[in-house]
Amino acid sequence: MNTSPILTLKQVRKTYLSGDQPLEVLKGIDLEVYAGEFVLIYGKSGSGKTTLINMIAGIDPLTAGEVWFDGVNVHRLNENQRARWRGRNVGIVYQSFYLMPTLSLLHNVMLPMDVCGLYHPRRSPQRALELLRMVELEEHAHKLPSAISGGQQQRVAIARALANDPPLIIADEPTGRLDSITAATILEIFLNLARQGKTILMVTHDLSLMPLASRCFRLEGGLVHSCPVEERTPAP
Ligand SMILES: Nc1ncnc2c1ncn2[C@@H]1O[C@H](COP(=O)(O)OP(=O)(O)OP(=O)(O)O)[C@@H](O)[C@H]1O
Repeated sequence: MNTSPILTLKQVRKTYLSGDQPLEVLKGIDLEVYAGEFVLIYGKSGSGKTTLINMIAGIDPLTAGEVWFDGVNVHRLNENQRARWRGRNVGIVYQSFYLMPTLSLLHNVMLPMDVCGLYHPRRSPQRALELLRMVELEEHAHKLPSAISGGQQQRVAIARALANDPPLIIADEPTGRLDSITAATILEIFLNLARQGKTILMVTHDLSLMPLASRCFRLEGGLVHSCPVEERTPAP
């Protein structure tokens, strides 16, 4: 393992204004994640998991604190710089897939290349096909998302998240809408990506995933609590 973390959160705070009442969701999160780790963050509904990953990916502004990724102070970038940084460094997989319904699977996977100005007429379709092959969907490349199953759509979403070869993959409940067998194949893809050196940050409320992760954190009361190994072992 590298000695310095690839991702560091320093006293990250997020307060929403709910009506005229402040809602303090993150109360000073400190976290260090190393390259190639598969980190699981779990917590009850409403504990702030999505808020936390939106801070890490620079999607929403922080109230206070810092997010550092590979030497970059993410929230010091202006909006354009942050979007560009995110497009190249972070692949995001959501529970609801969010594929473009009118684009083929191949074009869905190429979308982030286009958005980031990295599209190349020969190399991009080749890479997209390679990624679809990795998730065993190459032969469906020219179909629309509506023609494939939910589990297959999630595999396309993973391929799309990898389009620009980002070092960090964030997954927000990626198996939440899938049956347990399909979920297991999706988790295996994430585990393989971590073995290949990608850093995986997965948010879930599914405690059965804990034994798979390098480290686990529980988000509760606006803070992250490290989950000891004994807590991660399922009861007999
Ligand atoms: N844009 C917003 N404005 C105001 N409040 C918000 C906003 N986004 C989230 N919240 C509130 O912040 C709290 C945390 O929400 P968040 O979506 O981060 O939780 P979560 O742990 O991801 O929940 P779930 O597991 O149900 O998706 C909730 O009380 C939510 O209502």
